[in-house]
Amino acid sequence: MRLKKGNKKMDIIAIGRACIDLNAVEYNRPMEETMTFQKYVGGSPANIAIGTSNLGLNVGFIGKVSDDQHGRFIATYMAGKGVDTSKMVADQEGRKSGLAFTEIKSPSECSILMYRDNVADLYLTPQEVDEKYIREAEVLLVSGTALAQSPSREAVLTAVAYAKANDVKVIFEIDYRPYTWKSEEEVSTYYTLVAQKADIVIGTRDEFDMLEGKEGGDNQDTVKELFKYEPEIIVIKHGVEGSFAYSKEGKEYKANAYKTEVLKTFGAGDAYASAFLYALFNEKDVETALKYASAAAAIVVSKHSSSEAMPTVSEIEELINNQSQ
Ligand SMILES: Nc1ncnc2c1ncn2[C@@H]1O[C@H](COP(=O)(O)OP(=O)(O)O)[C@@H](O)[C@H]1O
Ligand SMILES: O=C(O)C[C@@H](O)[C@H](O)C(=O)COP(=O)(O)O
Repeated sequence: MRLKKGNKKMDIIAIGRACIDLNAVEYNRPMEETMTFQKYVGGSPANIAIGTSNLGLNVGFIGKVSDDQHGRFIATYMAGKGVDTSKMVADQEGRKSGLAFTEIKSPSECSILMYRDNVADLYLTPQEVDEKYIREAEVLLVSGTALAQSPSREAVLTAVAYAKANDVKVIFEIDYRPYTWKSEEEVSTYYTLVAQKADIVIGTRDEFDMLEGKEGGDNQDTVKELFKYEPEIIVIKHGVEGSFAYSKEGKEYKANAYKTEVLKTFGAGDAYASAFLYALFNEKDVETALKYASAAAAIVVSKHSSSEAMPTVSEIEELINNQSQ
């Protein structure tokens, strides 16, 4: 599937959370002993909006942030990165933006400590989703975490309905985060609902297992089931072991991870999705798009942040050219 850059006023509109990452400045230390954290904009769909904007796509964002210094920092930072924030709303009930503290114990042992009680992003309402805005985009990028609770859940389902009614492609980034979900059955129900309507579904093997409500699932079974519905491309990531893309017409592609000096593991998925979309918008085939995605992910895991580390096209292409897979 090729996406048409410049076909509509916007290439991509992302919907979901825009939050704050506080990344440990002192590496190789448990959180208990970490004294300094650096602030960045975070939240998977915000990272992807920034990542794709960085790569030259025309991107907008729908979401709710706190009406305070953090919310203003997020909106100003994203606008500075070229993201249209005209549909980003500030919560009027005093709810806060989510915080994600990251712990970097070792390059492979990283974790995230989320402060997300009653967060503003999960209070986006269907009334705050504008059909005219979505209609202007080639792609609606949906983050699965935004389905965790009402009214954000209904806001996202409304956005998906607007996209389907207006010939806007839906890309579902499963983005499973256990916090805020009430039960695994709910996860599976809402993930399945959106995945069946999406044109492209991207997730890790574990995330597809959550969608299917089982453990140790098999890629062939996953794609056989989802291709009965709307999806045309399904991307399944297997961490450092690489990733696979499957097309509805029966093609299968694999990309290996690129070698890099890993600082931390988070941010990989958001860089991956950004570069995958960039490539599809720039007339690359799926196999090449997987390479762009994997190279972008390798660049971000070697750097300190997710949003601020999003690579340029030339950085991605240099890595691809230097390490033929
Ligand atoms: N240690 C690593 N070194 C290089 N690339 C990596 C590493 N870990 C992940 N990647 C790349 O990032 C992609 C996404 O990583 P993965 O961990 O599967 O997703 P997520 O970050 O969404 O959990 C992988 O398919 C791979 O290309
Ligand atoms: O998504 C979040 O709320 C936290 C992110 O901002 C953080 O940078 C991160 O964990 C990204 O990781 P990824 O989803 O594995 O790319």
